[in-house]
Amino acid sequence: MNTNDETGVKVIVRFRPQIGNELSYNPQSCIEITQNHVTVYPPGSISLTFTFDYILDPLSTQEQTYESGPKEIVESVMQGFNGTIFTYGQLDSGKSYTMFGEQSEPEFMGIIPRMIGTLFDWIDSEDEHVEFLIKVSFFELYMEKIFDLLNPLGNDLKLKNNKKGPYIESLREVYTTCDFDIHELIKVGLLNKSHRDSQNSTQAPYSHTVFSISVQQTTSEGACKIGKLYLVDLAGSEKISTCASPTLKQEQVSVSTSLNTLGSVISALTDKNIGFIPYRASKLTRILQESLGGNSKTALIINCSPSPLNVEETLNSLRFGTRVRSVRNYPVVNREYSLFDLKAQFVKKLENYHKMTHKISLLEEQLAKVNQERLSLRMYSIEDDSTKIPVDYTEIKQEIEEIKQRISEQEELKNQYEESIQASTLKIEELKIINEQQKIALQELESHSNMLDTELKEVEYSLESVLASVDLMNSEYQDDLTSIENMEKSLSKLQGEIEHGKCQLKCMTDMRSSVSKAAVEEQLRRRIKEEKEKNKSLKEDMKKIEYEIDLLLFKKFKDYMEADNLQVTGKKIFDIEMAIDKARMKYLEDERSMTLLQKNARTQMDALSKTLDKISKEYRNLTSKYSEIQLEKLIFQRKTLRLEEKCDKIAEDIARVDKRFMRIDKFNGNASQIGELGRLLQKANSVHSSLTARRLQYSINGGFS
Ligand SMILES: Nc1ncnc2c1ncn2[C@@H]1O[C@H](COP(=O)(O)OP(=O)(O)OP(=O)(O)O)[C@@H](O)[C@H]1O
Repeated sequence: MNTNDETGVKVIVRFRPQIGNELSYNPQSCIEITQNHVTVYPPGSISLTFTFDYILDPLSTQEQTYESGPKEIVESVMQGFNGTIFTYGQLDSGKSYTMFGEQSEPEFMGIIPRMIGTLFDWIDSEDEHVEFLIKVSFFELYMEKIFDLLNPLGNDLKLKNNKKGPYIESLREVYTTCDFDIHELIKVGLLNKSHRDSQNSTQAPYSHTVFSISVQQTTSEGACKIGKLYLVDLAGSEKISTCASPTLKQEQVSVSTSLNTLGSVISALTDKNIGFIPYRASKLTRILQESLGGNSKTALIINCSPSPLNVEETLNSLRFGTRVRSVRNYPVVNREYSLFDLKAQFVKKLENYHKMTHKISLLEEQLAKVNQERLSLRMYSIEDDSTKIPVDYTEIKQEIEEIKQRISEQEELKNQYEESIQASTLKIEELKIINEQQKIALQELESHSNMLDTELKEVEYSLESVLASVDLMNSEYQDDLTSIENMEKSLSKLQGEIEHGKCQLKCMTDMRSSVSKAAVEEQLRRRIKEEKEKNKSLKEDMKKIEYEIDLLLFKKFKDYMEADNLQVTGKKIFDIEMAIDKARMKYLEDERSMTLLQKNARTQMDALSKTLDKISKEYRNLTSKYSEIQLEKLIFQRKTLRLEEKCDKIAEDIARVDKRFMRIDKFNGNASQIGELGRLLQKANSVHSSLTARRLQYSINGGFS
């Protein structure tokens, strides 16, 4: 990590021109600016002078404002530092104008649109091998609730903590690659804000707006630095008005509480006697914890009115700015070392270690020499004693002292080297461990990458299978359509057959008197049976299709689940799903009409079987009548036979009488006998003629009269 010196929060004061009722109240300004000092002249009171890093007069341009400090912060972010730019001030003091300005007018663009320009200029000037990853988020803090301005559904988001610090759960972070996208995101965010404000009838000035952009740069060697910039348009600092509506009062209280917490955090940061910083007292200070007293380069822009009408609020804002100026921050470059960097460091340390080892061995050699000299000197002094040669001891003593001195110096040096060797060895060990850890991490990354490769292949494979199954589903769908069409055809055929059956039945009913009833009944029964069988097979077909459709739906669902992340197939699957739904609807419709047809067919069948029953009943009646008639006919035939026998007998009698008449005629019989016989003949003739007439009548009627 790159450690930089501590740095103060840069405070810039910007006075806007007088507007609205300020001009009608008193167009005179109550401030005087000389370089970085501003003197405020409250009406009827003593003047007060404040000093800031930069003071912008009412005629200052948007560009001057940006150049006065914000640009430097943006550039620091590009170097890997965290950065924060706040705008603070009373209502209508020009905070939003300073932060956003007029996006469509280059001259009037505020800090955020200008920041985008600096960012992309920097990216363009960088080495083409450096990879940039830009993330944008935009949210609003209203009454201690967080609303995502890039996601209209992101309401009341939770603020949580992880190892890196506080973060907003489910906040939409949009990855962007060009300046146009960021401009569009700002427009969308501001539109969502005004829409939300109008929907909830909330007051925009009583919310804090936070735009955040994070820039990650990765070199081709894998070294990475991340800079995060917060651009905060704070809610208007204003006293709670006593005559405000309850909602307005609530909003004012909420803003005032969070701004007071901001003030308390600043006071705690600047007062050495206070150890505890109340960051957690509000969501605003929790989110911006690093921006005040932490790892961030921060600039605060105090927006003020120069009008005597707002002098009190102006003084409050300037006092706040003065306090913030003494807050110290400790920014560092957020760097992550690459394996390449770590290896270079290790090699350097190893070289130092080798140099030191060499030096130590040299020193050890020197020490050995000195020891040798000391030994020889001792020997010399002993020999000296034995031969009793007068020696100048003072010189020798001095030499010995010098040698002793050199020895102790060398030993001290040796100890020092040993200590530094030990420290280096420890460092080397540490580096070795780090290296090992990096190696493991690299291996993990490699295995992870392999896993990802396999997963990718699997995904590709499943994509292919999804596509294949999509084709299959298409063809199956076509098959289904064909079978539904076939079903429709067979249904219409069935209908035709039913119609035909009806006609036949009618004909049969008409012909019932001339055609055999048993044959008709048999034919009808056969027809009904056939129709029932057809109906049964149709039902089975329908069940099969229903099962197949369920199977397809299940398959489709499964495929859909598999292809969930495959956005490419998503649409295709959606289309297929729609087609299947359509087919299902059609099938349901067909099923409905089939059911209707079945119902009709059943009704007709019922009617037919009723008619059949009626016909059968009639037939049975007729058959019994027929047998009765047959019996009658038999009786009548017998009677006729008997009568014929009688007739024959009478005819014989007549013939006999005729013969007697002839004999009488022949023998001139008496007249009375002749008269009686004549009467008998007349009677027999009349009986004979009536019998003949009845016989004739009977044969005409065929025995069915
Ligand atoms: N430096 C300036 N030059 C010209 N006009 C300005 C300047 N600053 C602010 N204004 C104008 O003053 C008015 C109030 O400004 P702005 O809305 O930015 O204030 P604010 O502090 O954001 O208000 P609020 O607290 O209500 O959000 C706007 O009409 C704006 O155009």
